[in-house]
Amino acid sequence: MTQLILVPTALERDFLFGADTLIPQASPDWIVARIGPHRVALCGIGPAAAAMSAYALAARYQPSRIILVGIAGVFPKAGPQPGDLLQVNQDSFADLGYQDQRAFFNLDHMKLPHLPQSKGAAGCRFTLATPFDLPRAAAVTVSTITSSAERADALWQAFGAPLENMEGAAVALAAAQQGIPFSQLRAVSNLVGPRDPKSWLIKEPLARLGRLLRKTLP
Ligand SMILES: O=C(O)c1cccc(C(=O)CC[C@H]2O[C@@H](n3cnc4c(=O)[nH]cnc43)[C@H](O)[C@@H]2O)c1
Repeated sequence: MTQLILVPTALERDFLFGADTLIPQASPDWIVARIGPHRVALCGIGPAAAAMSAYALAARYQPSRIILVGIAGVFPKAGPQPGDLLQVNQDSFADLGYQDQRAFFNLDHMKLPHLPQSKGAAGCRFTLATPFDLPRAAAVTVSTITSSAERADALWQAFGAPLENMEGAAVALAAAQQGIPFSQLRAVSNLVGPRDPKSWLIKEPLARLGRLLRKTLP
């Protein structure tokens, strides 16, 4: 069965999958590579671009599964380290709601419907399929990369999810609306907190993740 592999950026795609997988000229439908029968597309950075891309591509191709693959940050107290590869078992929108002086409250807590016309799951937290031979970890999805120790601590206290990313819950929402199973694989590139881009591990962990994925896909 044909699966749809979504990658946020071309840089990640290049590190994940070698040149032999690339389609020479990006087609108008954003399919940029093929791995056997499976399609690889760039979904963009952040929840808006990722939800839009995932929904449109899933509606068009009706894949048997959507797999989101990319880098993510890890909260310092969580355990996993930069360079680790993880599959996400749960992802939550972590800044969709309101924040008062004490805590963050999401739309579910506010009893506000995220997508009022929804048939599938459309809350703020999603359970993902985890069929890969990788350790499992929960994630939060944000629109703004956390770049202070205080904010990192607040998110860790509120969610206790090891990973931070910018697309996971949004693709989960789109996949649920299409009734398509969804998995997410992340290579940990950095510690969540004060920005230090020079220390980020991107190329080698993604290459390892790409090899694992190519070996695992039917
Ligand atoms: O600030 C920089 O110089 C810089 C260098 C390379 C990449 C970035 C990104 O912001 C990539 C965002 C992209 O990667 C995911 N990601 C990776 N780490 C985190 C994180 O700590 N918090 C949230 N998202 C992260 C994210 O899913 C985006 O797709 C910046």
